[in-house]
Amino acid sequence: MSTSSEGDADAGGRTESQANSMNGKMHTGASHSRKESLPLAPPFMVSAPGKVIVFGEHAVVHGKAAMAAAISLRSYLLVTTLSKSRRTITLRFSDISLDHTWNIDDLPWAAFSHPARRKRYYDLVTKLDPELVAAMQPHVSDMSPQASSSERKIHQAAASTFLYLFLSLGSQHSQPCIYTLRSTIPIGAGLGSSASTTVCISTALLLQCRALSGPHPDQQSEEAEKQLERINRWAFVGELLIHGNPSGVDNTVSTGGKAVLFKRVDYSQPPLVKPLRDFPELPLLLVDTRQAKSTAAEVAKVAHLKKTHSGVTDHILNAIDQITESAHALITSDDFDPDSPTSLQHLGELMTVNHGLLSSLGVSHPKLERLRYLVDRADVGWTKLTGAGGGGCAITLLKPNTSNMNGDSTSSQPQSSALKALEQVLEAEGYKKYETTLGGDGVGILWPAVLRGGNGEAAEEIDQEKFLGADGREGVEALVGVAAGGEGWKFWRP
Ligand SMILES: Nc1ncnc2c1ncn2[C@@H]1O[C@H](COP(=O)(O)OP(=O)(O)O)[C@@H](O)[C@H]1O
Ligand SMILES: C[C@@](O)(CCOP(=O)(O)O)CC(=O)O
Repeated sequence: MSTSSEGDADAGGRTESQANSMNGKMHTGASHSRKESLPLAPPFMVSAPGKVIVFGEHAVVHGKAAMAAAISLRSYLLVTTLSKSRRTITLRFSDISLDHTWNIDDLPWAAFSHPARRKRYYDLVTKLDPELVAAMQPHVSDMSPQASSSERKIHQAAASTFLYLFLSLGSQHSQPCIYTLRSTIPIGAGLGSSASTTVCISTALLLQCRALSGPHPDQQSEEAEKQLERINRWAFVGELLIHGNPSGVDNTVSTGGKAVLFKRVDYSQPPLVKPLRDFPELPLLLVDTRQAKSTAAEVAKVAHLKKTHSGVTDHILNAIDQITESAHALITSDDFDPDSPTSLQHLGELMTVNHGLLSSLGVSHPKLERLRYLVDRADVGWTKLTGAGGGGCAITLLKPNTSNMNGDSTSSQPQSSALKALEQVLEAEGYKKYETTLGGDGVGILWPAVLRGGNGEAAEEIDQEKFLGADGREGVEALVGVAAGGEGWKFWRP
């Protein structure tokens, strides 16, 4: 932020007219003398991507490097403002069948606004305040009474993330709203679905409390970076509620997009993030085992191993670190060519060893091992699990001449018969292939929630009914998708 001081007034450093238009010509936050007759803020949307960890998952939790890239699968959050008289906040997270409403006045504002505990949007928040978590607990523990216990756990994790951020960044005078979330990222599959939702929530709430400026085309790179850092910090807080001990790599990639080398040695300090500007277009196959897993449980397994077999576990984590650094040196060297068999083989072998080490940490799964066996048997590439493991997804770096992995018949390069046959086997055995591209944009906003198609097509307003009515992932992508190329989405681009 380059303009206003980090005080209470226009926290985002926007001009008066920008701030007014963001809030539907109304002041929020510090100004409580709003006139009821003024128009409501128009609905707006935010969107953030999932990610793949190419090298270094788990080791990254213990201070080692990881290499990760944004994917084109994304979450989308629509924010609809209600009239001030409603005094409610509603979450409609339809992918997890969560529909919950809180009365704003019933929420534990006294705890969150206590001078000793109150956090400002610009604070470097690196941990949760246990007393605030306890104060919030009664407001999530009674939700979804009809749901199964596993479903209720998912609801409570998502709702806690929202509520902690809402209570930290908002006030009793916050605008009543409905927050409607849909995602094209499979949940709990190692592709950072939780981080992408927390980045959306953090961005929406920071926008609403005017702690963000832009994105706009003439924004200085330094200012854009500051906005992204703010979003990322609060998203990390949200991740703490879902995962317990996240490294922060997922929310960092989801916020900034592209690809990065990430390391966090000291958890009280921001991580070291090295953007990988010319991240190569790697021919990757992304396959979901459809085996549910819990990131928190897999991370806890490694922590347990580190405690009980510290010497050997440290060696494994150091070896993963060396693999990540070696892969980084390889892809950033002038000699690296993603079309060259030698370059791909070198990178692929590093992936194979990385998977073996993850497996020795106990975070693989029979379905991941079966997948690896099937890919090896078809001799089409090198495979490793991605994300927390214990199920979820694996990535395969495809050998040259196996490409056109999307099976696009219009491509000049036909898909190899070995890959086609493999895909049939995978489908028959219940695996699911995802098509995605790596290294796209990070968090973006669509304000107001109106999309203009290409070729001068008429503008389309996105309201709740349309958004909730979109048919599956494809429907969401077609309606609001960043990747579908609708005009209107804007991104902070440092
Ligand atoms: N589409 C979604 N809607 C609501 N909450 C979501 C969504 N996707 C993920 N989440 C939240 O993130 C949690 C899954 O996180 P996690 O197990 O780490 O999976 P992943 O590996 O995909 O990040 C869910 O329990 C839920 O709280
Ligand atoms: C295992 C880990 O390295 C990645 C977890 O990714 P995911 O939640 O499975 O998408 C944990 C972390 O970095 O916080």
